Amino acid sequence: MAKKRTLHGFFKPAEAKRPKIEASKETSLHPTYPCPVPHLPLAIIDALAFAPATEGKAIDDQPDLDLLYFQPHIPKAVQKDLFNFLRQELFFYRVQYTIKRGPVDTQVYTPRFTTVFGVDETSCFGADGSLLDSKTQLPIPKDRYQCKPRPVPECLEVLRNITEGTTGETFNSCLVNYYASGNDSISYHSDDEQFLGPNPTIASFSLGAKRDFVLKHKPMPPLMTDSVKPEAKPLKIQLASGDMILMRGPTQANWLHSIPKRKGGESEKGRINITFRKVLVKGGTENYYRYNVGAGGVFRWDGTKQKMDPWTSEISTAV
Ligand SMILES: O=C(O)CCC(=O)C(=O)O
Ligand SMILES: [Fe+2]
Repeated sequence: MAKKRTLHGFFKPAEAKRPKIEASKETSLHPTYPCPVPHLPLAIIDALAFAPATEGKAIDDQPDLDLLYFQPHIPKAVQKDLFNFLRQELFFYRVQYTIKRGPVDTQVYTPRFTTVFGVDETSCFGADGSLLDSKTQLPIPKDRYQCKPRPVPECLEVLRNITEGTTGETFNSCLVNYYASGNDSISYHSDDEQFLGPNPTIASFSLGAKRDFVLKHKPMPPLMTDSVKPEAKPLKIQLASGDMILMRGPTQANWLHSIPKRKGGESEKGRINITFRKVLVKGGTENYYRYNVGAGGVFRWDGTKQKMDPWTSEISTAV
């Protein structure tokens, strides 16, 4: 039934409706993907051309800390659509693994959803998606990797190119975290593995719910006298949708960072974190796939249930 036009209807300013994003018909495909990943809709790509939305501000007023904070980097107009697109279209894992503490095996449940794409500098993907040796451009021996490296899908490749433009750095790996609620977290750690080389630069994007990002200096040598011990205060940065924090220089070698658990509030809307890194050697690729893909099942976003759900590809029963 047609809606009756009221006087109020005439004079009320038209509500600023967000134009519906038209899905792309193209997809990124690879034998290692559990399902195809649609390309980013053109409307999102167009809006991303305005990134970085703000200039980065240096946070380097503490010993050994060198951050560049873009608040935001991703333009406001596209933050929601990009968050919804990535949550809908990427596949995630809830990785479990055991660590040996002396004689006892402890089961670790990663308290967030994760996924990873890319390969270290020693290999690259050929046009047909197969892995080649970076130096010789010849197919790599079948047993070079225990894991199955996955190419970065187009939708994250767009963001990688923008990030390389903003930072003047190059990246070959992309890790994605999804924090479904305030109960999801990452504990204090530093991304200081040798496979990233000394003083690695890591670009870290936030989309969705605001979450606190906390940093503290690693313990100083106990024998350092107070007069030479530099004063380093813990830091709390509330990361909002679209923000990007570039961690560089001596930051990873000297500081720990974490996304602590939070009770209720905004965290329940879910948050995506995307980091771009440069992995130098094969061991880094193995490590990232082991801890961010693992050996368990796939999870995908269920729009009806509004949650991540275990997912299995539909096997055709047609005969
Ligand atoms: O979610 C974040 O902002 C941080 C993630 C992080 O530190 C990591 O994946 O190493
Ligand atoms: Fe980290």
